[in-house]
Amino acid sequence: MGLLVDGKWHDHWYDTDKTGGKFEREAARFRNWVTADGSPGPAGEGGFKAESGRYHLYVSMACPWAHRTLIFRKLKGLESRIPVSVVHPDMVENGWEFRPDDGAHRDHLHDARFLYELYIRAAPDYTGRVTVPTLWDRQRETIVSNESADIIRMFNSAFDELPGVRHDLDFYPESLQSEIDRVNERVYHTVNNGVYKAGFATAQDKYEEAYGALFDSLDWLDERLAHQRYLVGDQPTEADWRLFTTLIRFDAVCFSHFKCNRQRIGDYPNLSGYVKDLYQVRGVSDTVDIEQIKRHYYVSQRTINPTQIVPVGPELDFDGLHERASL
Ligand SMILES: N[C@@H](CCC(=O)N[C@@H](CS)C(=O)NCC(=O)O)C(=O)O
Repeated sequence: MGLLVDGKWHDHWYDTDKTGGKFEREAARFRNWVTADGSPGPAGEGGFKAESGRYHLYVSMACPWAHRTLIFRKLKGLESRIPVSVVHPDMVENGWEFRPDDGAHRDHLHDARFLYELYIRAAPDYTGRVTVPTLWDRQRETIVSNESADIIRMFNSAFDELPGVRHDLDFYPESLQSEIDRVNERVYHTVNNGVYKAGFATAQDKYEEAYGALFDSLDWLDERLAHQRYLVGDQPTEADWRLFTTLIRFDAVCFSHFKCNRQRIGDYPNLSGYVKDLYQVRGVSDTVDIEQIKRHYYVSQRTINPTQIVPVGPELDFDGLHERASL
């Protein structure tokens, strides 16, 4: 894995020396917004109008941030409007890559070999990480956004006027926004990014700090979910989908690979059923690929798992009974 510096690829693992062994995630660089009429969104420039077939989404099935965008694309009925290309799960010397002779992992738009080629095409002197998800604009030949938190907000409402799009589904309803933001804030720092802070730490104290904050938050979430089916309100919202993509990876990856092993999600009285409940929402299981998830983390992150052996277990059953409908 690596990054671009002035448009040139360099093969480097994350640098934690400057931060005393702490993993710090770099902010995304492309922050424009697709909007219904092309007016500017909360950041970046305008000119990205919601149009069918204009945007192309690049994802990894392994990545929890990309997974959010796949779930929103699915649930909002955007699949025929926003085509997708899926990178190969192995992210090694050249970062995310495509396999042109493998239909499941081809770049259907540019036939690129490496994702970084698109970043250079969008910004020839780009410096920064090359990440999924990436939302590409075919018309302006550039990257609209590589920030999943923004992309799911665009998917939630910008395309609502196109026929067949589920404008009746709103995962960020106005009346719940401040509570959703509050939950997201804690979940982002301590759970979504928290598992990476534990897994990528290179100092014992930084790992333990992240581990403590992670399980404090999981305990808090489990308690909250004892009395309510979803995190905020009585329908799934953005807050649930943002948490879900970490929970679904937890027992297979975070528990062992990232050393988040106080307990599994399957051991929590409420989170265990909650993750199944969300998994069983129609269409969601199509966005979950546990084999690619395991392969990506255990093969690509060689500083953590130098043998690149992919564990066989654990046995997971997200289709089982969850008994949450009565809440
Ligand atoms: N803030 C970004 C983070 C995305 C991200 O870090 N994706 C990971 C995959 S899980 C990635 O592409 N990493 C490549 C790298 O850091 O070089 C988002 O939420 O969209």
